[in-house]
Amino acid sequence: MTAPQLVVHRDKELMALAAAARLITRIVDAQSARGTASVVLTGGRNGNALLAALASSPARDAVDWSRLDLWWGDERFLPEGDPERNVTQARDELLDAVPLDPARVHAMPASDGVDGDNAEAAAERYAAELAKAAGPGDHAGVPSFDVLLLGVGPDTHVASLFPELPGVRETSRTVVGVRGAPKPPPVRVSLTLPAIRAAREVWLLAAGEDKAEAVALALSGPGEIQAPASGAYGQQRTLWLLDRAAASKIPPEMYPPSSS
Ligand SMILES: O=C1O[C@H](COP(=O)(O)O)[C@@H](O)[C@H](O)[C@H]1O
Repeated sequence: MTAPQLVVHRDKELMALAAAARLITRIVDAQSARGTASVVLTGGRNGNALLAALASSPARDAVDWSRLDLWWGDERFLPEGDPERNVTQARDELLDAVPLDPARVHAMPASDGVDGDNAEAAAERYAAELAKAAGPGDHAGVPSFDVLLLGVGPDTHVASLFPELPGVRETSRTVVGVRGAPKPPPVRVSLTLPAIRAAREVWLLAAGEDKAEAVALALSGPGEIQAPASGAYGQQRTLWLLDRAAASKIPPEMYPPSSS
């Protein structure tokens, strides 16, 4: 477990730009060291803002997009191409504009795919794909992702792990089907905390006043069942990327000494 490290930016626009710059550097470093890089994307407002900032950055050309594996932390279990699917939004914001290798874009299954509307079977299928990509040195049956991005919901959910629902209690499977999610749509597919914790770096994104309570709660350590975000950490680093509004309710002793 790595302790949370907090970075607070002036506002959500600056936060997205700085996070995009940070992600480009991290991908370039990983590709220099190992030839490839792997990133787990998140849906939601902050995840999409980061992708949009990345798309408009001239530094995006420093990334070798053909040697980047993309995975998803969760998906809204809807038909292929549905505008509410996280992958559809990611394609609109960035993926369609960069030369990715389609074989390395590991979207989660859609509800009109081979498993039909069986979210549990879709979760198993994605878990098998992750297991196949995992190397001998990887833990938990998933690759050691270089960066795993998570948006933090106003109720402290991350990926599609919601407070008190069964998904957040999962200790062995890497991917689960989620039913009864309080945020629409109710049926989803999500990585579990054990899969999230296999990542080298976990970056949690939260911006805006509506996230302030959630951020303060998750960082005050109530436990992952009540606050799933508090159970998300990386092997080497756990980074909370915030704007001032989202950081406004964290305990003063946790506030970083400087912010931009
Ligand atoms: O539904 C979802 O919501 C969360 C948080 O989204 P936000 O708009 O409140 O930032 C997101 O992280 C997740 O991927 C998505 O499926």
